[in-house]
Amino acid sequence: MSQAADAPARVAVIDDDRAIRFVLSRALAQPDLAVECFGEAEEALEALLACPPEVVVTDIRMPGIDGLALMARLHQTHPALPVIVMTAHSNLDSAVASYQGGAFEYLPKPFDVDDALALVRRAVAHVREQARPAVVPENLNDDIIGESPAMQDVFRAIGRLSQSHISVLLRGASGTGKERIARALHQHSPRAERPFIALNMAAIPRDLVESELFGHEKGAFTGATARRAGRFEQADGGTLLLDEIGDMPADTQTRLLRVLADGEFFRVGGHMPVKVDVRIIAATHQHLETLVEDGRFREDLFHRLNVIAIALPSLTQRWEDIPRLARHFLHAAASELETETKVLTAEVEALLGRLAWPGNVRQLENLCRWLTVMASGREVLLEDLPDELRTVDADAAPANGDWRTALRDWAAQTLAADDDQTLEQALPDVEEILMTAALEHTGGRKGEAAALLGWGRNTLTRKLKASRPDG
Ligand SMILES: Nc1ncnc2c1ncn2[C@@H]1O[C@H](COP(=O)(O)OP(=O)(O)OP(=O)(O)O)[C@@H](O)[C@H]1O
Repeated sequence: MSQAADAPARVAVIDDDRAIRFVLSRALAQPDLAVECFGEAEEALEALLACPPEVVVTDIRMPGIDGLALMARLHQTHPALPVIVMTAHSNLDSAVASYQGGAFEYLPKPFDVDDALALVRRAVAHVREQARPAVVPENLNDDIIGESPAMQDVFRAIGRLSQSHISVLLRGASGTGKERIARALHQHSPRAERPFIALNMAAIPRDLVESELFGHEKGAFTGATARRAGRFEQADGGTLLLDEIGDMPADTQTRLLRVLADGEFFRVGGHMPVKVDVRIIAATHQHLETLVEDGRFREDLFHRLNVIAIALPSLTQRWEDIPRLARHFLHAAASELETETKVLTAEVEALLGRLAWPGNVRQLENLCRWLTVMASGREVLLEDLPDELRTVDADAAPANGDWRTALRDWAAQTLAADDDQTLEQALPDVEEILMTAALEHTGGRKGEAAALLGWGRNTLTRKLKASRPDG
């Protein structure tokens, strides 16, 4: 299955419907793909087991062996083979059954041929990335804190991508460390010796975005008194982080798409193309799919950037890391302010683990700076915390709705009843509820559901399997 990164990827299509085979074989007739079609699963199995493709696209309901059984049989010997499951009977059950069977993605019929093509390419990129050794780069844990399972997933993704030049989309709420992770991706890439340039789309006035990105020639506009290199040129050979990509103006999106396709652009007011070799990392806290639906973000650009997406967990999803992060930030703040390092009492640490943290890691960092200045003694006590944090705990007012209080009461009652078995089942139950809601919301699209939950898709697949073992 592992093939040279530039060889066309073999894609097998299995469907008893001749029309679908025809449409897909046309759509997938691309220079980077080699398509083979089969009208029934038996025949396909024999051929594919003898010579496995890189991606399989299969219908579910077919005479003889059905698509899910075909997938199971292929996965026995080729567990990493991505299988895209198509079905006209699109409902949550078939989506869930496909994912539980280990499908890469689920494609409800009728589908848009461009979507099908994008999905196949995503599966190819995925399988080729998976073929790389999944090591967590050395030193990564030294400068980015993350022992929680959620952050370990992120580190593994950085490891897998460490030999790659592929575009990456970082998704995550504000303050979750997207810029930090973008730097780590750069530092652990073959481009580490070349520049890392970050540009925040939300922070530049709209009419300056193009000249900021692509530079300008002398006299291109009033005030352009000299030629100026843009960020693309500055990042040549290295990495360009386009932060808050969802705020990029429409015209610039079109230009960016062209640069990504051609590797060259014109400075504002220029007539000579400038050639660059830049790896793009895009970051967003917005749900880009919604921006696409609303016509505010180009769908083709979205697919181009979204080949590899890494979802950064919110701070509450990695509460295990809070004490270490706090110690790290207290230490950093003390060196910065040339004062002694404060220490949290166990009570304060426990409280920090229970807060909602809407501002994520950055909010914790700011709190640590504040405490370094404001706390009176070396030990930080509950009363040293800013009022708004203490009140949150004092009346247990849930930041995001009433369910936290309900859960807290339920846990207290369960423990009082000596029923510790029930407590153990609570987390999987909560996850199951959230997974079902997310899958329902996305019409069964696992990648998007995983993003909504702040997980990688592998995490969602694993948890789905664990929560519904006989599915
Ligand atoms: N895992 C981590 N370990 C140590 N420091 C971290 C970690 N994650 C984030 N930080 C620190 O938290 C702060 C916020 O991170 P960063 O600026 O990367 O977030 P962001 O997601 O890009 O935020 P925004 O979307 O608001 O721009 C930074 O000072 C960063 O160094």
